[in-house]
Amino acid sequence: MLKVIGCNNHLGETAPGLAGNLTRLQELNPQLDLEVVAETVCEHVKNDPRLKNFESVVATSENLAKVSQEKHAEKLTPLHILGDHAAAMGTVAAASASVETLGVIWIDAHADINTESTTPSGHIHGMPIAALLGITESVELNDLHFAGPKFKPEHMVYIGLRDVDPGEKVYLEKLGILHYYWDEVVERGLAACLEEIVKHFQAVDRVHVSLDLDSMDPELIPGVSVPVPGGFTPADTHQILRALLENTSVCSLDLVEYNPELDVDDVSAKYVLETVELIREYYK
Ligand SMILES: NC(=[NH2+])NCCC[C@H](N)C(=O)O
Repeated sequence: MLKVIGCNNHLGETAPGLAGNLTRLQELNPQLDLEVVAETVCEHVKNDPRLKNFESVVATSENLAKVSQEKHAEKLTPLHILGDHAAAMGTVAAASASVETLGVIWIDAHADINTESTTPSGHIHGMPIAALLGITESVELNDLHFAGPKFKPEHMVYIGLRDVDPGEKVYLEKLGILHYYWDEVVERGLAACLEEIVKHFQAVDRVHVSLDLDSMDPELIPGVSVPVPGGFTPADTHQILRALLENTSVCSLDLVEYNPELDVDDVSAKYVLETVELIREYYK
């Protein structure tokens, strides 16, 4: 069975609209059955401009990891509706703690693998993969929820990349992470790329799927804080989800970065709600 967990976290990015995500989704669908993990707001004493709102982001991610791991223990599949992508540090850590060998797919315009030395913004939502792989300078980030890396670089795939920072490109190459830029997917065809990805995941037991709404074209899905021109259509991302749900063993999912303040006629909200139902069909 699927269990939907919601978090209104925004301090990994500081775009205020993100914090209204769950409120708007519940207004549009009062039947949406959510377990809410509210964002923790702490006093910020570290004040490192390379790791903005550090204490709050770590505390929120830790809380999410605990709640998410309880669901794994109850043999439920957690689907996390999150604000900014930093909170996936918690959800992926929980999945990692609950399975033998974890694979991760990051459906996103961004690689989110910046570290303190490469971040252009100091926003931790641009760093969760670096934290999960244990390559940041911060022990708290690398050892969030439990000590050590949460999965191996060779067990990860990116699809949809359109905006990767120079320092991130170096990490992708150095770590040998399989990645598909959006243009490449267009050129080769989504189905062919998905076939390769499914094969790639034969090496793992279970898969965590993290879907950032900014993987899609902002002209179609405008409710995102870091829009990048181009990108998937909503039908494309649904095709990706179906391929994974049908051909790999998905144990956990995230839908992230929906920002109601930037949405137009609730199209992005409706996408989130429809996607929850699409996923739910597979766990009846
Ligand atoms: N999950 C996201 N929307 N990430 C955007 C990251 C943008 C940029 N690469 C940064 O590090 O700040």
